[in-house]
Amino acid sequence: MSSQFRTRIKICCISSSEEARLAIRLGADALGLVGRMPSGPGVVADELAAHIVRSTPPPIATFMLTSETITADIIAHQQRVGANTIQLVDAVSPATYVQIREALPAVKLVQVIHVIDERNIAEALQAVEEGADALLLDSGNPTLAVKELGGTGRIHNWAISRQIVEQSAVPVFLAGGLNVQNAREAIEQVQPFGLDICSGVRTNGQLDERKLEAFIAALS
Ligand SMILES: O=C(O)c1ccccc1NCC(=O)[C@H](O)[C@H](O)COP(=O)(O)O
Repeated sequence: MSSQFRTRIKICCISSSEEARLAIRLGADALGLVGRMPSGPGVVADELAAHIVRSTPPPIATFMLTSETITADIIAHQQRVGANTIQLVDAVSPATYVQIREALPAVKLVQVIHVIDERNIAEALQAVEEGADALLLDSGNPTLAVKELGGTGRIHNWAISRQIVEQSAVPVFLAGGLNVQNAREAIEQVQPFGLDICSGVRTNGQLDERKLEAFIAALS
């Protein structure tokens, strides 16, 4: 699904209410709250994520990133955090989409696809068939002994991502190694519905107002 609209902005790895307020003030459409992960720098405790969700005003979306793959564990995670969107950073079975949908009908499901090669195009389209409300194309590697499921700071093959955007019936977010220098090129090459950024707007792990401002200005 190619977008003819303003590119949406998801600021991920939000680690405090102050960061959430800053991201919203500067124009974020969505906040990402990273749950327990096998690796990566952006994890926050569920209690803190729940606190940030409660203090986030509409229409800002709250994405809860989960590495859980068992339906009951994903649902329990959502119930602890209360986010309106679940971002599945690892692959789940087709039945899982149906079961989450039944248990949490108002919650949106975003499937992450870690783009490594052309095989990920079929994987992405299958996730849409199975019920994903949106896709997020990232640069992790779930085949490693210690899985990498995001927050890598690396870009991937955008030509593959462009093909996924062209063939997807649902909105597609692009993630992985984005920053102020490559944001415009990413939009031109991939034409995503939205961009997702974590490390590119941080300094020493903290959300950096100047970097975020520059990144958002580069999109307009
Ligand atoms: O940041 C993490 O620690 C992390 C670990 C595992 C899954 C996701 C994680 N971060 C959240 C994201 O989805 C990032 O925004 C996305 O991977 C892009 O990160 P970056 O390349 O640093 O912009």
